[in-house]
Amino acid sequence: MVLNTLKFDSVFIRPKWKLKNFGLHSSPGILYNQPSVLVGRTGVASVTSWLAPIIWEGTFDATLIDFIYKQQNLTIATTVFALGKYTRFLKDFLESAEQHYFVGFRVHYYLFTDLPEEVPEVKMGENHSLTVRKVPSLNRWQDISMGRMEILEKLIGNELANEADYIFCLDVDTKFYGRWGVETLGRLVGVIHPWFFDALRNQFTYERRPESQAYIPAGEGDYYFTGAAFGGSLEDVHHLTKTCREQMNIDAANSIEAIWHEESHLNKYFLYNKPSKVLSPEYLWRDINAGAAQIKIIRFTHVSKNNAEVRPNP
Ligand SMILES: CC(=O)N[C@H]1[C@@H](OP(=O)(O)OP(=O)(O)OC[C@H]2O[C@@H](n3ccc(=O)[nH]c3=O)[C@H](O)[C@@H]2O)O[C@H](CO)[C@H](O)[C@@H]1O
Ligand SMILES: [Mn+2]
Repeated sequence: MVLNTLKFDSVFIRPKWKLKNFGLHSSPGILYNQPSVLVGRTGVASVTSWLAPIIWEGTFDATLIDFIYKQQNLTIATTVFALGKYTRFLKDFLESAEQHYFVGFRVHYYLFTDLPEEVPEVKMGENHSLTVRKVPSLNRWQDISMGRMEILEKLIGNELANEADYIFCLDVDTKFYGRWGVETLGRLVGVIHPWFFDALRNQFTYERRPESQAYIPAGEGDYYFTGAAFGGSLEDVHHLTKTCREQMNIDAANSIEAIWHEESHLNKYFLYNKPSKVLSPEYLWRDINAGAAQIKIIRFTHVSKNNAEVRPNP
């Protein structure tokens, strides 16, 4: 009897988050370059082996997709954490986002910090807004980085249901230099780590100890994803953050911490819950001064920082 009730609840529970689906409508008179089934972006793969698009410059038409998504009246929640000395990155992060990030679309930033008084005044563009949330300070940068999963899980679960359609979760020690727009929207979106886009799977820094919940055996793996940017629908990102939080709790109870913290758990999650869209390293590059033949545009990049100076612990 009890079992039946449980089963009923878990099978028939109604989703709390509704992803709008209006289809991909265009209109007479919208002019854009003719797409081709023969000619596309060369030199890179633009689709995964499970048929998810990989987004590079040259794979989409910004005019067309902006028009299509404009009609959907979407809100993109965007989270960023700045604790301790990382508040120094906020000005560049926010100012550059206002130049390049979902310009013309509704964006709600949720900024988590232990130092609200250090949040700079940045003028928000039309339909962009910022909410600052105070969170407790932590002594280890690893705990700050990993703790994001639980805070995101709660934010989505408790607050975003009627507030947003999609969410992106971004590192703050970063800066935008080019467009990040509706081409990035999807159910579950991962971003390729800029140091591993051309590496073999056995060179990926996955967690290799079977004792950790983030363990990935040799011979498995698709890509190596960054922990500094991920997103998708509220439902999918809630499940992702909840799963990573649970797996990290099990690790903590077993006195083990995955080699790259929540990034290791994120990679395990993406291996068995394939992203529906993959963003190329244009969407999180190493440094504005670094280059690679495949990177035609740097949209979003880490900024160089002195880890020993900005982090609360080594
Ligand atoms: C090059 C490199 O080594 N990259 C790894 C390192 O990224 P990062 O060196 O990019 O980690 P990070 O120091 O940027 O920390 C991640 C984020 O946590 C927040 N934060 C962190 C510390 C702090 O005192 N205050 C604060 O607000 C902030 O939003 C920051 O952007 O660690 C990550 C988490 O394990 C991943 O494993 C990355 O692959
Ligand atoms: Mn970072």
